[in-house]
Amino acid sequence: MSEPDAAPEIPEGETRCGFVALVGAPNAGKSTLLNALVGAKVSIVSHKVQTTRALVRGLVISGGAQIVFVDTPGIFAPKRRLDRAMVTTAWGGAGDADLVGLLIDVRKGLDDDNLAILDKLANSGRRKVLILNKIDQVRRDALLAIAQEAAARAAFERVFMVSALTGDGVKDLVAYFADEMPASPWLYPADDISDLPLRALAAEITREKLFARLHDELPYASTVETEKWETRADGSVRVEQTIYVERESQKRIVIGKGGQTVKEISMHARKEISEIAETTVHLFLFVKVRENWADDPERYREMGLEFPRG
Ligand SMILES: Nc1nc2c(ncn2[C@@H]2O[C@H](COP(=O)(O)OP(=O)(O)OP(=O)(O)O)[C@@H](O)[C@H]2O)c(=O)[nH]1
Repeated sequence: MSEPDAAPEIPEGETRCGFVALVGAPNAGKSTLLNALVGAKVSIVSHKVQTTRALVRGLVISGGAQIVFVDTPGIFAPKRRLDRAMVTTAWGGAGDADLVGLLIDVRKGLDDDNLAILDKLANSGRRKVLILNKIDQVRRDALLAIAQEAAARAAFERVFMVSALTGDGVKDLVAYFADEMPASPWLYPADDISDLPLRALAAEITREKLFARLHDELPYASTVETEKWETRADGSVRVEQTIYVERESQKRIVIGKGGQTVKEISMHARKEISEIAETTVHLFLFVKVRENWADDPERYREMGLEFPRG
């Protein structure tokens, strides 16, 4: 994806580039923060937990450095196979990074999930910073108490307080990461904002609209795949996507009365996909039942997840 007016130049002389993994409990606000850092939508946001499945990379250029942010799935105590795959992927993302940013939702504070993540991170030997998020929601003295308790459990290089939603504190975070990146050539073209192909981003957008419209009526196991992306002679694209659900009853919910629900989802998704594709998009959505897909290795590969055996 390119932004023709805003393509930054690769600086002369020494360049810096590195990876920053954002980890945290489900719903801590990792996707919202990634989008705020990048200044564009690269990861889907939802009030429903576990919407980020695989690793999403957002690219930010600041102070001569290219920062590759990795948005990981939320970390929690996994039970099902899909859950285990997501948690393994999240820790895998952290393992490869130059710096790990642990996001904590300050409304939750140091609950059991966050304590478990803190302890695991403390023993990981990775360089890390603490990012207290959603500061628009709590009083300052509560923030300091969380920061102190977290710092007593793990050696953070810095503590940041941000609101991913309002953008408060995000600039300082970018400036810090830019300074900390190691000397390296830039790994991606200067005008890219994500390494996800358009087809995958488009599927994520539709999945976001699906959750936004259906709230808690759908399990998070429903998934969207872009099956076709065809450029027409007039420059517009025809995009065909399939929404996969696990049961016939869920299919009826997604379609809605007279097809009303899927039409609304399609309208909202089409608008955003047109924006990222920078052209007119004709979007066709299909809804299919795919039973037990959560046990099918092929689906994991498509989502960029390892299939956990056993
Ligand atoms: N008030 C407030 N809400 C926020 C902030 N950041 C994120 N949120 C909300 O928190 C919810 C979860 O945000 P996400 O960005 O999807 O969280 P996530 O950590 O990526 O979640 P998973 O995909 O489940 O791992 C959404 O409803 C966001 O709008 C913030 O700074 N302030």
